[in-house]
Amino acid sequence: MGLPNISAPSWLHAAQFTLAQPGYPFSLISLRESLRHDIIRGTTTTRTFCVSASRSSSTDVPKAQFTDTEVQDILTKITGLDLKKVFRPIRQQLTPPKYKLMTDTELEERYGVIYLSVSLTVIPKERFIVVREPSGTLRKATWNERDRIIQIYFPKEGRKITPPPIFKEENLRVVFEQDRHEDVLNQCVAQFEPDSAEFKNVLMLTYEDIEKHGKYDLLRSTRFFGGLAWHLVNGQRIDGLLVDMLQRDLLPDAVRLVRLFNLVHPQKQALLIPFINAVRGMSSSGGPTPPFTTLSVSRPAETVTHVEICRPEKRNAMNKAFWLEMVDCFSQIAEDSECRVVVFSGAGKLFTSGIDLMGMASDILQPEGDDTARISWNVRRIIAKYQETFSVIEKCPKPVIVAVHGACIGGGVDLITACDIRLCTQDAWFQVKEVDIGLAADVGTLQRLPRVIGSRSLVNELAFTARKMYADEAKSCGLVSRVFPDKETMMAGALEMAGEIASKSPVAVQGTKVNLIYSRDHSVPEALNYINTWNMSMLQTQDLMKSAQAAMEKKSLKNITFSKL
Ligand SMILES: CC/C=C\C=C\CC(=O)SCCNC(=O)CCNC(=O)[C@H](O)C(C)(C)COP(=O)(O)OP(=O)(O)OC[C@H]1O[C@@H](n2cnc3c(N)ncnc32)[C@H](O)[C@@H]1OP(=O)(O)O
Repeated sequence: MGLPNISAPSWLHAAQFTLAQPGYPFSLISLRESLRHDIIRGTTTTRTFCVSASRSSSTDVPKAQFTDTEVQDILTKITGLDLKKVFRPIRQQLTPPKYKLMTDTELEERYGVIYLSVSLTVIPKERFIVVREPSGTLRKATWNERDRIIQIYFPKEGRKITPPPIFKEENLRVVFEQDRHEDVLNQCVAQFEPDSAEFKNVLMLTYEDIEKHGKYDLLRSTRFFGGLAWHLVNGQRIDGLLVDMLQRDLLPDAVRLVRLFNLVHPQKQALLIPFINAVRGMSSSGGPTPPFTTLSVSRPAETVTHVEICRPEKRNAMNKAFWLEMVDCFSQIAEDSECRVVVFSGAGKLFTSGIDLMGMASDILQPEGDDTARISWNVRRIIAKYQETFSVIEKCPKPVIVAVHGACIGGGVDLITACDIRLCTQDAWFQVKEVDIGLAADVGTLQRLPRVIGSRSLVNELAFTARKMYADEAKSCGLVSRVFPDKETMMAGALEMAGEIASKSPVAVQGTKVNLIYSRDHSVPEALNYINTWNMSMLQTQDLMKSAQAAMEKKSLKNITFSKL
């Protein structure tokens, strides 16, 4: 293996020096490279990098990794760039290194003598180091020995053989009181290997002190901010940082942070509801709520979720983000056991102007692919994704009440036909607009509208002519079940209805939704068979006993408390 045999005194002599300034080229990029390196090599080293998240093994939804492009992009963006901070003068003066020579006797007395072999590979992690003990036993160097030996043969600027006393916990406390967290971290990256236990410990103590005292701003616009955010996201403790961002008017960063949480904890999205509500409460704009940019989510009552499409200045046109965020949002709601009913509405002047005509261009009008087959395949995949945007409403077992005011155009009709209850204002109008823009509606209207309104003739007329249908006709044909004089009374009515539904057994209500949708798409015998199997287990709910008992005792059913589902 070509290990050079070097006698102890020479390396120990060389070891007695001190280097003064840190200058280790460390950054998010080098962290990423370090991780990438480990991943590519599939290393089985016992030292693992402290901030890497593991892929989820127990679920189908993969957890984001530190190295993922979107994660890196979020961390870079939320770090910010404060040029005054970046170019501020350094605090310490540079001093030349000091060297201290020792005699062989001094060395032997102080350290004993060991012999070692070091391979000359250029990658420190791959360097092979063997220690020969005075007894003659050969063994692999421990991590501590490795670090020291590597530092002696391949010294790094700023790194001392014996870690400076600043890293002792009692000294760190003093330095933290002086708000010198960045200095500590700078020294830490110079002193330790990024995957060493000492490195992780100092990093963790520093981040924890920042978190404890809410001093996030000390690391903002430094190479350590991304690491801090990643640490907090992994520990599921982003609330402090989130509030800090909002207090500093950094709403886009707050949105990104929650998005990051979402990526790292795809199974724990319900944990976001308090954050989302907090953000909404603090956001003066009343705009979209993190992690969304087109949706605003709130909890008007403990068991009712209100989702609002929120691009009023663009008449709630459905842009790319919307198509994706709906899926995220309704998947979260489906999993959120606190939520029993959803109310959906539009912000601003009207409900929605349908698909965003400006944003449509890229993936629908210019699909990618090398030949017709591949282009077509891609288009098929894209349409399926768009369809999912509204199918998630149907798949969510909680009833969804949609409240329409003003215009409901194109994609808007696709959306509302996937909802369970439709309400509108007197000024509402509905338009199956697709033929006007040269396409056959493909995300739900042609499939669901005929099942919503009885008359196929009317459906055909609306779809072929793209004429507007106003509130009264919508009510008479059964598209909506109630018409309100204005948006305010409609929203009050929608929330009252939601409260009424939410007060009932969620086992009964959600089972009802699932079975209504099933029976819409199947024959009566098939649907009867389905509910039979469904109720084999659901009839065993304690909700049934509670309700039956209250009815027998002539008590109001409203007073029964049903536990969450
Ligand atoms: C895979 C395919 C999936 C789904 C397909 C769905 C098909 C459809 O949805 S078809 C329907 C497409 N929509 C339309 O044709 C409606 C176009 N908009 C309008 O007719 C009007 O804007 C209005 C809705 C009647 C509202 O009029 P008004 O209140 O006077 O507002 P404007 O000044 O016209 O608009 C304000 C602002 O919003 C922008 N905007 C409106 N609609 C859209 C839209 N659909 N896409 C993109 N942008 C829209 C409009 O451009 C204005 O923006 P400024 O920047 O202020 O100019």
